[in-house]
Amino acid sequence: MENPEQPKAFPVSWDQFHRDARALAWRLSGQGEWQAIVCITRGGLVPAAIVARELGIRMIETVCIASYHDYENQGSLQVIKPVDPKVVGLDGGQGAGVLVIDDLVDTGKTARVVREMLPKAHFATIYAKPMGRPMVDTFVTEVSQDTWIYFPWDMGWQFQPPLAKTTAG
Ligand SMILES: O=P(O)(O)OC[C@H]1O[C@H](OP(=O)(O)OP(=O)(O)O)[C@H](O)[C@@H]1O
Ligand SMILES: Nc1nc2[nH]cnc2c(=O)[nH]1
Ligand SMILES: [Mg+2]
Repeated sequence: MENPEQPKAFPVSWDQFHRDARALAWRLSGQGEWQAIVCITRGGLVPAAIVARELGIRMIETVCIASYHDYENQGSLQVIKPVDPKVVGLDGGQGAGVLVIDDLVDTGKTARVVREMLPKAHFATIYAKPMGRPMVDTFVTEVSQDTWIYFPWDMGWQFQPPLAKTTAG
């Protein structure tokens, strides 16, 4: 599907995603003593599993949010499940003991809504686009705003015709 506002494609393989998620864990290690991870579903589930394994965090909570109902077009943001108040209250409250994980930040709208729920939490994503970048504390790779990131769980194997066939007149 072509979207004129997102002309650049950034496909990510499982190997690359795992490496990038481990790189995020490296950047986070030593930055805090978090008691829980809150992952923003669904995209935050996979990186949260990898970061939790690396940092030895076993308390995993979700905040369930949907905003891109129609593939690349953002619609109204729906909070399907808020954060458990017990997790918000860890370490003195307001999310102080919490590490929030998502796959990416794009416009920053999703992260802004979660920041309102957990103002003292540390926000981390694997990828960041310039508009959303100020909303995250730690990320690994920045891509341009007009790039669409394709995650491995959204893709499948497909035959690629040889270049000679596609360029032949
Ligand atoms: O910075 P924003 O412009 O708000 O966009 C970023 C959010 O969009 C995607 O989630 P999506 O709503 O598509 O749901 P999903 O995680 O279930 O795929 C992505 O996983 C982020 O959570
Ligand atoms: N898969 C995917 N989901 C998004 N949600 C907001 N931006 C993106 C993106 O670049 N890729
Ligand atoms: Mg998401």
